[in-house]
Amino acid sequence: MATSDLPHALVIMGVSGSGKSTIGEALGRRLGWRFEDGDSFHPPANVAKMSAGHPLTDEDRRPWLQAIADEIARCRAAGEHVIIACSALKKAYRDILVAGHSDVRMVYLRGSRELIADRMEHRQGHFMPPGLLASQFATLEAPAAGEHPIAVSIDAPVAAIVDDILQQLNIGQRRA
Ligand SMILES: Nc1ncnc2c1ncn2[C@@H]1O[C@H](COP(=O)(O)OP(=O)(O)OP(=O)(O)O)[C@@H](O)[C@H]1O
Ligand SMILES: O=C(O)[C@H](O)[C@@H](O)[C@H](O)[C@H](O)CO
Repeated sequence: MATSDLPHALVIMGVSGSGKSTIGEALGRRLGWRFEDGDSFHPPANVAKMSAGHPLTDEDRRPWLQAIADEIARCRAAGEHVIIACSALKKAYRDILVAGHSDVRMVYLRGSRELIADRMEHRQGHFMPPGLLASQFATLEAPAAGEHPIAVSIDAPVAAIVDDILQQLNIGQRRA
């Protein structure tokens, strides 16, 4: 696949604790693409709400999703590739990010509630309480085939998950 055929943006999506930051950073290193954590686009009030153990509403998420969509549009205009971690739990949220462009692909990190809960319990220094995982799964609408997601199992070492994503993108060989 020629570089020009590659998506401008890969959105690493999935519930809290599914590994978006970990996989996004590793994928960025392998592709030589910039990685951005969607959490840094949250208004402070959203982070405060989640830290206090309350799930966000659609209304809370709208400005955050729009800020990430704006960043994707900025990268497109600049001709840059970008990888962005964003839970993007609902189809309507992903529609905001994709904004009708076929050069934005979802990478869906799929895993069991038990595995993700265990990883969240052992994670240090993150604002997201493990108690919000149930609401994340309740909100999750897994991407349908029509969204052409790259779906990967997270029950594997990080390097193997990155290999799986690269294979599905038709970038078979390892890059530095
Ligand atoms: N493939 C993996 N194998 C083992 N541990 C992993 C793997 N992927 C991620 N982890 C660990 O699981 C925890 C959650 O990962 P991470 O913080 O990347 O998730 P996230 O989806 O970005 O979370 P959030 O949305 O809450 O920011 C971290 O402690 C991370 O080190
Ligand atoms: O839509 C949401 O509920 C939020 O985006 C969460 O998913 C958090 O941002 C993230 O998971 C915690 O880091």
